[in-house]
Amino acid sequence: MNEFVEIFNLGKTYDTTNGPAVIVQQFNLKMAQGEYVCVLGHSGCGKSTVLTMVAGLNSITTGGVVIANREIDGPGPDRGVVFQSPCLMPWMTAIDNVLLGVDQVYPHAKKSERHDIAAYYLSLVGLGSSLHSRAADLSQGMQQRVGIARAFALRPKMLLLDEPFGMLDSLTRMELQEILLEILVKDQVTTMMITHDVDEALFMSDRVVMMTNGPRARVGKIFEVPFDRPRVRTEVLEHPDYYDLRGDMIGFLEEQDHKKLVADAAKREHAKASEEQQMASVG
Ligand SMILES: Nc1ncnc2c1ncn2[C@@H]1O[C@H](COP(=O)(O)OP(=O)(O)OP(=O)(O)O)[C@@H](O)[C@H]1O
Repeated sequence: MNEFVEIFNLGKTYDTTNGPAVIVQQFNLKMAQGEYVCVLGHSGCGKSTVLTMVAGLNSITTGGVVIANREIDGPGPDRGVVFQSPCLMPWMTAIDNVLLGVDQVYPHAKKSERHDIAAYYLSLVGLGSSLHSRAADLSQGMQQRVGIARAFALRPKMLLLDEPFGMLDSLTRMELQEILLEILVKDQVTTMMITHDVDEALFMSDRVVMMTNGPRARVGKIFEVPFDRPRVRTEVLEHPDYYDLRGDMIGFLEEQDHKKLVADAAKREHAKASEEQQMASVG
């Protein structure tokens, strides 16, 4: 594989009131340029922790991330990030929200050129006629479109998406998935997306990275997604491998659930045994 992104031995330990908590440990992943990878795993396993470390928004405890031959050290315009909620400036218009980033990344471009970049990406996400609407007056779906346009307008080398469609109704979600794929294929942007939705992962990505349950979460399994691009939803759903892959992914998640149940039971047994031992020594 022609590696464009290398995440090596990535680890994160948070300081908590109960002492250090190792959330992610030895997370390793390589991505080719233009590849679309989805990260899936149980709630709380550490997906956002990995993504925010790659974004440079969360300090790295161990290991590192190399993008286009440069090890990252904090956030940068080479990475665009979209969260579940777009966090726009509500009193500013759609285009001014996009220009906030564009002005920073292209400070030497003419004002009209910066305007054209912002307007172009807003029109790609279907907001060509709402450039001057205040963010506060836009629906949730429209606000998320602004968030996506804002990330793309910076022309990042890598796009990091943390459940970008999580708060949207299913029709808007499907429409935005298709718009996003169209732009990504055109711009060849390397993308990492977190999702809880197995079907979304299968529709969007080239590979699906399954994380183990935390603590010490890491890459548990990687599924190759064999569907041709450009993707047509009905064709993907009718592909002979679709339901087998889907079943294997759900099987992995169920296996993690089972392991957690066993580990929790062992922990309870251990706590009970030490309590009994203490009682016996007191008695
Ligand atoms: N700043 C922090 N300090 C201490 N613990 C944290 C901090 N941020 C996250 N955690 C813990 O790290 C674990 C992983 O959190 P993270 O948000 O990365 O998981 P996730 O897989 O993205 O979850 P979800 O799918 O629910 O969004 C959780 O147990 C969380 O409580």
